[in-house]
Amino acid sequence: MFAGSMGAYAINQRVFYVFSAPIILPVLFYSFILGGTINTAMSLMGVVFIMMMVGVVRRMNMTIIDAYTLSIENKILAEKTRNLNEKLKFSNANLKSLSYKDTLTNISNRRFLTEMPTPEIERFGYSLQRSIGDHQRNTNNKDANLVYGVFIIDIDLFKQVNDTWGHKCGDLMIIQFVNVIQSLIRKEDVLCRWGGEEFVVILKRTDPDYIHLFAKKLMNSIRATPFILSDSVTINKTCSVGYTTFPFFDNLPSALSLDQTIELADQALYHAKEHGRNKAVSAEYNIAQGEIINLDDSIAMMKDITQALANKKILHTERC
Ligand SMILES: Nc1nc2c(ncn2[C@@H]2O[C@H](COP(=O)(O)OP(=O)(O)OP(=O)(O)O)[C@@H](O)[C@H]2O)c(=O)[nH]1
Repeated sequence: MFAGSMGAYAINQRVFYVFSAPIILPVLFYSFILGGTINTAMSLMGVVFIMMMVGVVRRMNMTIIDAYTLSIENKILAEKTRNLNEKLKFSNANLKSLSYKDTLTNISNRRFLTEMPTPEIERFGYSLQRSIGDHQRNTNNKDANLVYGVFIIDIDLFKQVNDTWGHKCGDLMIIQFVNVIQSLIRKEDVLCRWGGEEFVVILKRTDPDYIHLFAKKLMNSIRATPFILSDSVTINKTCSVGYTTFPFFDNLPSALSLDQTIELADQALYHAKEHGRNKAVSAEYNIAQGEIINLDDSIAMMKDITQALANKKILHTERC
Protein backbone atom coordinates (compact mmCIF):
# COMPACT_ATOMS: atom_id res chain seq x y z
CA MET A 1 0.00 0.00 0.00
CA PHE A 2 2.87 2.25 0.93
CA ALA A 3 4.60 1.48 -2.35
CA GLY A 4 1.31 2.05 -4.23
CA SER A 5 0.72 5.44 -2.68
CA MET A 6 4.36 6.27 -3.38
CA GLY A 7 3.87 5.67 -7.12
CA ALA A 8 0.44 7.22 -7.33
CA TYR A 9 1.14 10.33 -5.29
CA ALA A 10 4.79 11.03 -6.00
CA ILE A 11 3.59 13.89 -8.12
CA ASN A 12 2.29 15.58 -4.98
CA GLN A 13 4.38 14.88 -1.88
CA ARG A 14 1.86 16.24 0.60
CA VAL A 15 -0.84 13.84 -0.60
CA PHE A 16 1.66 11.00 -0.31
CA TYR A 17 2.37 11.91 3.33
CA VAL A 18 -1.31 12.35 4.20
CA PHE A 19 -2.18 8.95 2.72
CA SER A 20 0.80 7.02 4.06
CA ALA A 21 1.55 8.47 7.51
CA PRO A 22 -1.80 7.66 9.28
CA ILE A 23 -1.41 3.97 8.36
CA ILE A 24 2.33 3.32 8.62
CA LEU A 25 3.19 5.38 11.70
CA PRO A 26 0.54 3.83 14.03
CA VAL A 27 1.66 0.34 12.95
CA LEU A 28 5.31 1.14 13.74
CA PHE A 29 4.36 2.88 16.95
CA TYR A 30 2.19 -0.07 18.01
CA SER A 31 4.95 -2.54 17.22
CA PHE A 32 7.43 -0.42 19.22
CA ILE A 33 5.06 -0.26 22.22
CA LEU A 34 4.62 -4.04 22.18
CA GLY A 35 8.35 -4.29 22.88
CA GLY A 36 10.54 -7.29 22.45
CA THR A 37 13.64 -7.53 20.32
CA ILE A 38 11.90 -8.49 17.10
CA ASN A 39 9.19 -5.83 17.40
CA THR A 40 11.72 -3.11 18.23
CA ALA A 41 13.99 -4.20 15.36
CA MET A 42 10.97 -4.25 12.99
CA SER A 43 9.99 -0.75 14.15
CA LEU A 44 13.49 0.61 13.59
CA MET A 45 13.71 -1.07 10.17
CA GLY A 46 10.28 0.41 9.38
CA VAL A 47 11.60 3.90 10.27
CA VAL A 48 14.67 3.37 8.05
CA PHE A 49 12.37 2.07 5.28
CA ILE A 50 10.13 5.13 5.60
CA MET A 51 13.13 7.46 5.41
CA MET A 52 14.38 5.68 2.27
CA MET A 53 10.93 5.87 0.71
CA VAL A 54 10.66 9.57 1.51
CA GLY A 55 13.98 10.07 -0.28
CA VAL A 56 12.77 8.06 -3.30
CA VAL A 57 9.44 9.95 -3.41
CA ARG A 58 11.30 13.26 -3.30
CA ARG A 59 13.49 12.25 -6.19
CA MET A 60 10.51 10.96 -8.19
CA ASN A 61 8.68 14.17 -7.39
CA MET A 62 11.58 16.27 -8.64
CA THR A 63 11.90 14.20 -11.83
CA ILE A 64 8.17 14.50 -12.53
CA ILE A 65 8.19 18.25 -11.89
CA ASP A 66 11.27 18.66 -14.11
CA ALA A 67 9.63 16.74 -16.95
CA TYR A 68 6.39 18.67 -16.51
CA THR A 69 8.22 22.02 -16.49
CA LEU A 70 10.18 20.96 -19.56
CA SER A 71 7.04 20.03 -21.48
CA ILE A 72 5.41 23.38 -20.54
CA GLU A 73 8.57 25.21 -21.61
CA ASN A 74 8.56 23.28 -24.89
CA LYS A 75 4.95 24.24 -25.50
CA ILE A 76 5.70 27.92 -24.80
CA LEU A 77 8.74 27.73 -27.06
CA ALA A 78 6.73 26.10 -29.85
CA GLU A 79 4.06 28.81 -29.50
CA LYS A 80 6.72 31.55 -29.58
CA THR A 81 8.32 29.98 -32.68
CA ARG A 82 4.91 29.80 -34.36
CA ASN A 83 4.25 33.48 -33.56
CA LEU A 84 7.70 34.45 -34.80
CA ASN A 85 7.16 32.52 -38.03
CA GLU A 86 3.83 34.29 -38.56
CA LYS A 87 5.49 37.68 -37.95
CA LEU A 88 8.32 36.75 -40.29
CA LYS A 89 5.87 35.72 -43.02
CA PHE A 90 3.98 38.99 -42.56
CA SER A 91 7.20 41.06 -42.66
CA ASN A 92 8.40 39.19 -45.74
CA ALA A 93 5.10 39.84 -47.52
CA ASN A 94 5.33 43.49 -46.48
CA LEU A 95 8.90 43.74 -47.67
CA LYS A 96 8.00 42.12 -50.96
CA SER A 97 5.07 44.45 -51.55
CA LEU A 98 7.35 47.42 -50.68
CA SER A 99 9.93 46.23 -53.16
CA TYR A 100 7.24 46.42 -55.85
CA LYS A 101 6.26 50.01 -54.96
CA ASP A 102 7.55 53.29 -56.29
CA THR A 103 8.26 55.49 -53.28
CA LEU A 104 7.37 58.82 -54.88
CA THR A 105 4.00 57.93 -56.36
CA ASN A 106 3.10 54.81 -54.37
CA ILE A 107 2.18 52.98 -57.56
CA SER A 108 3.86 49.79 -58.72
CA ASN A 109 7.37 49.95 -60.04
CA ARG A 110 8.99 48.34 -63.06
CA ARG A 111 9.97 45.29 -61.04
CA PHE A 112 6.32 44.55 -60.29
CA LEU A 113 5.43 44.53 -63.96
CA THR A 114 8.30 42.33 -65.02
CA GLU A 115 7.70 39.81 -62.23
CA MET A 116 4.07 39.81 -61.23
CA PRO A 117 1.46 39.71 -63.98
CA THR A 118 3.25 37.42 -66.41
CA PRO A 119 1.51 34.20 -65.31
CA GLU A 120 -1.86 35.91 -65.56
CA ILE A 121 -1.11 37.23 -69.03
CA GLU A 122 0.26 33.87 -70.09
CA ARG A 123 -2.97 32.24 -68.89
CA PHE A 124 -4.91 34.75 -70.95
CA GLY A 125 -2.78 34.04 -74.06
CA TYR A 126 -3.11 30.31 -73.48
CA SER A 127 -6.87 30.59 -73.11
CA LEU A 128 -7.08 32.44 -76.45
CA GLN A 129 -4.74 29.95 -78.08
CA ARG A 130 -6.91 27.09 -76.94
CA SER A 131 -10.08 28.72 -78.16
CA ILE A 132 -8.48 29.08 -81.60
CA GLY A 133 -7.50 25.42 -81.51
CA ASP A 134 -11.02 24.45 -80.51
CA HIS A 135 -12.52 26.67 -83.21
CA GLN A 136 -14.40 28.41 -80.41
CA ARG A 137 -13.14 31.90 -80.96
CA ASN A 138 -16.01 34.40 -80.88
CA THR A 139 -18.27 31.73 -79.39
CA ASN A 140 -17.71 30.06 -76.02
CA ASN A 141 -14.56 31.66 -74.67
CA LYS A 142 -15.42 34.88 -72.85
CA ASP A 143 -11.87 36.16 -73.42
CA ALA A 144 -12.03 35.50 -77.15
CA ASN A 145 -12.86 39.06 -78.21
CA LEU A 146 -10.86 40.83 -75.54
CA VAL A 147 -7.27 42.04 -75.44
CA TYR A 148 -4.87 43.61 -72.97
CA GLY A 149 -4.05 47.22 -73.81
CA VAL A 150 -0.33 47.96 -73.33
CA PHE A 151 0.58 51.66 -73.07
CA ILE A 152 3.81 53.56 -72.42
CA ILE A 153 3.22 57.17 -71.47
CA ASP A 154 5.96 59.78 -71.24
CA ILE A 155 5.65 63.41 -70.09
CA ASP A 156 6.85 65.76 -72.85
CA LEU A 157 9.89 67.91 -72.15
CA PHE A 158 9.77 67.11 -68.48
CA LYS A 159 13.38 68.16 -67.97
CA GLN A 160 12.24 71.77 -68.45
CA VAL A 161 10.05 71.50 -65.33
CA ASN A 162 13.02 70.46 -63.23
CA ASP A 163 15.30 73.01 -64.82
CA THR A 164 12.85 75.90 -64.44
CA TRP A 165 11.11 75.25 -61.11
CA GLY A 166 13.34 72.71 -59.41
CA HIS A 167 13.29 69.01 -58.68
CA LYS A 168 10.62 69.26 -55.95
CA CYS A 169 8.18 70.85 -58.40
CA GLY A 170 9.08 68.08 -60.86
CA ASP A 171 8.14 65.52 -58.21
CA LEU A 172 4.80 67.27 -57.61
CA MET A 173 4.12 67.20 -61.34
CA ILE A 174 4.83 63.45 -61.49
CA ILE A 175 2.45 62.77 -58.57
CA GLN A 176 -0.36 64.78 -60.20
CA PHE A 177 0.33 63.14 -63.55
CA VAL A 178 -0.11 59.72 -61.92
CA ASN A 179 -3.37 60.87 -60.32
CA VAL A 180 -4.78 61.77 -63.73
CA ILE A 181 -3.94 58.36 -65.17
CA GLN A 182 -5.29 56.63 -62.09
CA SER A 183 -8.62 58.41 -62.47
CA LEU A 184 -9.00 56.89 -65.97
CA ILE A 185 -8.30 53.22 -65.23
CA ARG A 186 -10.08 50.49 -63.31
CA LYS A 187 -8.87 48.94 -60.07
CA GLU A 188 -7.81 45.73 -61.80
CA ASP A 189 -5.73 47.55 -64.42
CA VAL A 190 -2.00 48.02 -63.88
CA LEU A 191 -0.24 51.36 -63.62
CA CYS A 192 3.47 51.31 -63.01
CA ARG A 193 6.33 53.76 -63.06
CA TRP A 194 8.54 52.43 -65.81
CA GLY A 195 11.29 55.04 -65.46
CA GLY A 196 11.68 58.67 -64.32
CA GLU A 197 8.76 60.30 -66.15
CA GLU A 198 7.65 57.23 -68.04
CA PHE A 199 4.68 55.06 -67.07
CA VAL A 200 3.19 51.80 -68.25
CA VAL A 201 -0.54 51.11 -68.18
CA ILE A 202 -2.00 47.67 -68.80
CA LEU A 203 -5.72 47.63 -69.41
CA LYS A 204 -6.85 44.12 -68.67
CA ARG A 205 -9.39 42.18 -70.72
CA THR A 206 -10.59 45.13 -72.74
CA ASP A 207 -12.55 45.61 -75.93
CA PRO A 208 -9.97 46.28 -78.71
CA ASP A 209 -11.86 49.41 -79.79
CA TYR A 210 -11.61 50.86 -76.29
CA ILE A 211 -7.79 50.83 -76.53
CA HIS A 212 -7.86 53.72 -79.01
CA LEU A 213 -10.56 55.52 -77.09
CA PHE A 214 -8.48 55.25 -73.92
CA ALA A 215 -5.45 56.75 -75.70
CA LYS A 216 -7.63 59.69 -76.73
CA LYS A 217 -9.13 60.13 -73.24
CA LEU A 218 -5.67 60.02 -71.72
CA MET A 219 -4.18 62.60 -74.09
CA ASN A 220 -7.13 64.94 -73.62
CA SER A 221 -7.16 64.61 -69.83
CA ILE A 222 -3.45 65.43 -69.58
CA ARG A 223 -3.83 68.37 -71.94
CA ALA A 224 -6.73 69.71 -69.86
CA THR A 225 -5.11 69.29 -66.43
CA PRO A 226 -3.61 72.31 -64.69
CA PHE A 227 -0.55 70.98 -62.81
CA ILE A 228 -0.07 72.95 -59.62
CA LEU A 229 3.64 73.18 -58.80
CA SER A 230 3.43 75.86 -56.09
CA ASP A 231 1.13 78.65 -54.87
CA SER A 232 2.20 80.81 -57.78
CA VAL A 233 3.01 78.25 -60.49
CA THR A 234 0.43 76.25 -62.41
CA ILE A 235 1.39 74.77 -65.77
CA ASN A 236 -0.10 72.76 -68.59
CA LYS A 237 1.75 69.83 -70.07
CA THR A 238 1.36 67.25 -72.79
CA CYS A 239 2.49 63.67 -73.01
CA SER A 240 3.38 61.19 -75.70
CA VAL A 241 1.95 57.69 -75.79
CA GLY A 242 2.98 54.49 -77.51
CA TYR A 243 0.61 51.57 -77.32
CA THR A 244 -0.31 48.19 -78.64
CA THR A 245 -2.31 45.12 -77.67
CA PHE A 246 -1.56 41.80 -76.10
CA PRO A 247 -1.88 39.51 -77.95
CA PHE A 248 -0.18 41.33 -80.76
CA PHE A 249 -0.96 38.70 -83.38
CA ASP A 250 -4.63 37.84 -83.46
CA ASN A 251 -3.97 34.37 -84.85
CA LEU A 252 -1.03 33.61 -82.55
CA PRO A 253 -1.97 34.81 -79.06
CA SER A 254 0.99 33.41 -77.17
CA ALA A 255 3.66 34.19 -79.78
CA LEU A 256 4.90 37.34 -78.06
CA SER A 257 5.47 37.83 -74.36
CA LEU A 258 4.28 40.82 -72.37
CA ASP A 259 7.86 42.16 -72.41
CA GLN A 260 7.92 41.99 -76.19
CA THR A 261 4.62 43.86 -76.50
CA ILE A 262 5.93 46.53 -74.11
CA GLU A 263 8.95 46.79 -76.40
CA LEU A 264 6.60 47.36 -79.35
CA ALA A 265 4.73 50.06 -77.42
CA ASP A 266 8.08 51.64 -76.60
CA GLN A 267 8.94 51.75 -80.30
CA ALA A 268 5.61 53.49 -80.95
CA LEU A 269 6.40 55.99 -78.18
CA TYR A 270 9.75 56.67 -79.80
CA HIS A 271 7.92 57.35 -83.06
CA ALA A 272 5.59 59.81 -81.26
CA LYS A 273 8.56 61.65 -79.72
CA GLU A 274 10.41 61.75 -83.03
CA HIS A 275 7.40 63.17 -84.84
CA GLY A 276 6.80 66.16 -82.60
CA ARG A 277 5.47 64.78 -79.25
CA ASN A 278 1.92 65.29 -77.90
CA LYS A 279 0.78 62.24 -79.88
CA ALA A 280 -0.55 58.76 -79.27
CA VAL A 281 0.90 56.23 -81.69
CA SER A 282 -0.15 52.62 -81.92
CA ALA A 283 1.98 49.69 -83.02
CA GLU A 284 -0.12 47.34 -85.10
CA TYR A 285 0.50 44.25 -87.15
CA ASN A 286 0.22 45.04 -90.83
CA ILE A 287 -2.66 42.83 -91.91
CA ALA A 288 -2.39 44.25 -95.46
CA GLN A 289 0.77 42.19 -95.92
CA GLY A 290 -1.58 39.25 -95.85
CA GLU A 291 0.96 36.64 -94.87
CA ILE A 292 0.18 34.03 -92.28
CA ILE A 293 2.68 34.37 -89.49
CA ASN A 294 4.07 31.19 -88.07
CA LEU A 295 5.64 31.08 -84.65
CA ASP A 296 9.23 30.90 -85.89
CA ASP A 297 8.71 33.97 -88.07
CA SER A 298 7.22 36.03 -85.29
CA ILE A 299 10.05 35.19 -82.92
CA ALA A 300 12.62 36.05 -85.57
CA MET A 301 10.70 39.25 -86.25
CA MET A 302 10.79 40.26 -82.61
CA LYS A 303 14.50 39.66 -82.44
CA ASP A 304 14.89 42.62 -84.68
CA ILE A 305 12.02 45.02 -84.35
CA THR A 306 13.77 47.62 -86.45
CA GLN A 307 13.89 45.11 -89.28
CA ALA A 308 10.22 44.31 -88.82
CA LEU A 309 9.41 48.01 -88.98
CA ALA A 310 11.54 48.45 -92.07
CA ASN A 311 9.75 45.52 -93.70
CA LYS A 312 6.46 47.21 -92.84
CA LYS A 313 5.34 44.16 -90.87
CA ILE A 314 4.63 46.45 -87.95
CA LEU A 315 2.92 49.76 -88.58
CA HIS A 316 3.09 52.87 -86.44
CA THR A 317 -0.17 54.74 -86.71
CA GLU A 318 -0.75 58.16 -85.20
CA ARG A 319 -4.15 58.03 -83.59
CA CYS A 320 -4.50 61.26 -81.63
N1 LIG B 1 11.69 65.72 -60.39
C1 LIG B 1 12.00 64.53 -60.85
N2 LIG B 1 12.65 64.44 -62.03
C2 LIG B 1 12.94 63.22 -62.51
C3 LIG B 1 12.62 62.05 -61.80
N3 LIG B 1 13.04 60.98 -62.53
C4 LIG B 1 13.61 61.48 -63.64
N4 LIG B 1 13.55 62.82 -63.66
C5 LIG B 1 14.03 63.72 -64.67
O1 LIG B 1 13.25 63.63 -65.82
C6 LIG B 1 14.00 64.21 -66.91
C7 LIG B 1 13.74 63.44 -68.16
O2 LIG B 1 14.35 64.16 -69.17
P1 LIG B 1 14.50 63.64 -70.65
O3 LIG B 1 14.72 62.16 -70.64
O4 LIG B 1 15.52 64.49 -71.34
O5 LIG B 1 13.10 63.81 -71.31
P2 LIG B 1 12.17 65.07 -71.46
O6 LIG B 1 12.79 66.34 -70.99
O7 LIG B 1 10.88 64.70 -70.81
O8 LIG B 1 11.99 65.15 -73.00
P3 LIG B 1 11.18 64.19 -73.95
O9 LIG B 1 10.94 62.91 -73.19
O10 LIG B 1 12.03 63.98 -75.13
O11 LIG B 1 9.92 64.87 -74.27
C8 LIG B 1 15.45 64.19 -66.46
O12 LIG B 1 15.87 65.50 -66.28
C9 LIG B 1 15.43 63.45 -65.14
O13 LIG B 1 16.36 63.99 -64.22
C10 LIG B 1 11.96 62.20 -60.53
O14 LIG B 1 11.63 61.24 -59.85
N5 LIG B 1 11.68 63.44 -60.11
